[in-house]
Amino acid sequence: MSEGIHTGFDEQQYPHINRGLDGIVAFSTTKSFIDGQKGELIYSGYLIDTLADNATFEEVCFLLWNDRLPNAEELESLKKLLIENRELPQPILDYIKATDKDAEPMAVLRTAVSMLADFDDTKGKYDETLFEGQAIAITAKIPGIIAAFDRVRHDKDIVAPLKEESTAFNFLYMLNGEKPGEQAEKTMDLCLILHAEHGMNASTFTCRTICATQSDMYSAVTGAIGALKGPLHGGANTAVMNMLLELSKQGEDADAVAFTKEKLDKKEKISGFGHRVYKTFDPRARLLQHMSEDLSEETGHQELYKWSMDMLNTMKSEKDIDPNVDFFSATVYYSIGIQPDLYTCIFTMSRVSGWTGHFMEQAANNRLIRPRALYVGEKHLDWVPVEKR
Ligand SMILES: CC(=O)SCCNC(=O)CCNC(=O)[C@H](O)C(C)(C)COP(=O)(O)OP(=O)(O)OC[C@H]1O[C@@H](n2cnc3c(N)ncnc32)[C@H](O)[C@@H]1OP(=O)(O)O
Ligand SMILES: O=C([O-])CC(=O)C(=O)O
Repeated sequence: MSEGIHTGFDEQQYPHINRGLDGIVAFSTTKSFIDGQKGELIYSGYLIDTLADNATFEEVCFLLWNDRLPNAEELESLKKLLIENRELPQPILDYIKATDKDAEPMAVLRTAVSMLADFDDTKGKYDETLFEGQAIAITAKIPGIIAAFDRVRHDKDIVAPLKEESTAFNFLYMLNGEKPGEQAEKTMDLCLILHAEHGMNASTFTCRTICATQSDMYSAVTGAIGALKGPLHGGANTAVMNMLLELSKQGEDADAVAFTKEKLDKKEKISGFGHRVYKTFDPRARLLQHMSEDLSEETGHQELYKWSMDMLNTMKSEKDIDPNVDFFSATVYYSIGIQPDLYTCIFTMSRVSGWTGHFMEQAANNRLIRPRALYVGEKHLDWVPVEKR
C-alpha cells in the first residue's frame, strides 16, 4: 500500500527524493557547529583547535553533556564517576571470553554495549534524571570491552581497570598490560577529543532516531555503533590502514601515486577522503596530520607518512577531494602500536560522548523522527493463489 493513502500524502506532488537527506536540517543543536566551506569545527562554543590545545577528553565529555566547561570540583567529580564505573559485569567478561576470537571487534563491542543495559541499576530506563548517569556508565565501560576482547583473542589475560588515571591512560594500560608513556597517553587523549562530536553524522542521527521513539540510551548507543561500523563512516579508519598495508607489500619504494590513480581508474572510493559537509580539509585531519608526521619520525615509520602525503596530493590533483578525520588517524593509531581492526572501536570510545549528549538533547525536546518514502512499486494487484504463482 502506498505510504500516502491514509494521510493524503500524494507522491505525484513530491517527485523529488533527497537521497541521503543531503542538506536537510532536522534538528537544532548546541553540541557542535561545522563550517564545511571554511573547515571549522566547534563543540558547544569551543573551536576544535582550542580544545585540542587545552582540554582533556573528560572535560569534553562534560562539555557535551552540559553545554559548558566544568569547574575544578565538577571535573574531579566526573573523573571519579568515570573511574568508579569502569569495572565490567562478570557476564560481559564471560561473553567476551566465549565469543569467536575472529569476530569483528566492532560487532563484539555492539553486542557487549547492548548487554550492559541488563546490568545497569536503572535497566536503561528512559528518564531524564537518569540519562547523565547512564552516559557515564556506558562511556566508562566501552574502553574495557575493547581491551578485554583484544587480549582474549590474543590468548592474554584480561587486565582489570585502574582505579586512577585518565580514560586514555587506562585504556592503553588495559590493552597492553603496561602503563603507557606520557606521549602515548597524550596522543590517545587528543584522538578522543578530536572524534567526540560531529553534528548530524549517520551514527548520531541513528542515535537520535532511536531516542525519539523513547526507547533507551543503551539501544541508541548500540544502534549508533552499528552505523559507525560501516566503511563509509567510522569504519573508514580501519580501511585506510588496510589500504596502506596493502601498498606496503610493494616494498619501501611503493608507488602511492600510481596506487591511488589505479583505484580511481577502477572507480573505487579511496577511504579517508571526501565528506558530506566539508568541501575543504577537515580541521581534525589537519591536527591528526601533524601528529602522524611527528609520530612517523619518532617511530621510524616515515614511509607511511610519505605514502599518505602522496595519496593526499594525488586525490587533490585528480579529484579535488580532501582527507577526512579517518585518513591520518589510521597512521596515528598504528604508530602507537594499535591493531588496525580496533581503530573504529577507538572512534566509538570517543563518539559515545557526542551520541549521549545528543540523546539528552533529543529527549529534552522530543518528536518522533519519521520521514517519508516515495512509493515506486505497483498498486492494486490482483491476488494470485500460491499454487498459481
Ligand atoms: C567519520 C566519517 O564518517 S568521515 C567519512 C569516512 N568515509 C570515507 O572515508 C569513505 C570514502 N568516502 C566516501 O565514500 C564519501 O566521500 C562519503 C561517504 C564520505 C561522502 O559521500 P557523499 O557525500 O554521498 O558524496 P558522494 O559519494 O556523492 O561523492 C561525490 C563525488 O565525489 C567522489 N568521491 C567522494 N569521495 C570519494 C573518495 N573517497 N574517493 C573517490 N571519489 C570520491 C564520488 O565518486 C562522487 O563523484 P561523482 O560526482 O563523479 O560521482
Ligand atoms: O560528519 C560526518 O558525516 C562524518 C564525520 O566526519 C564524523 O562523524 O565525524
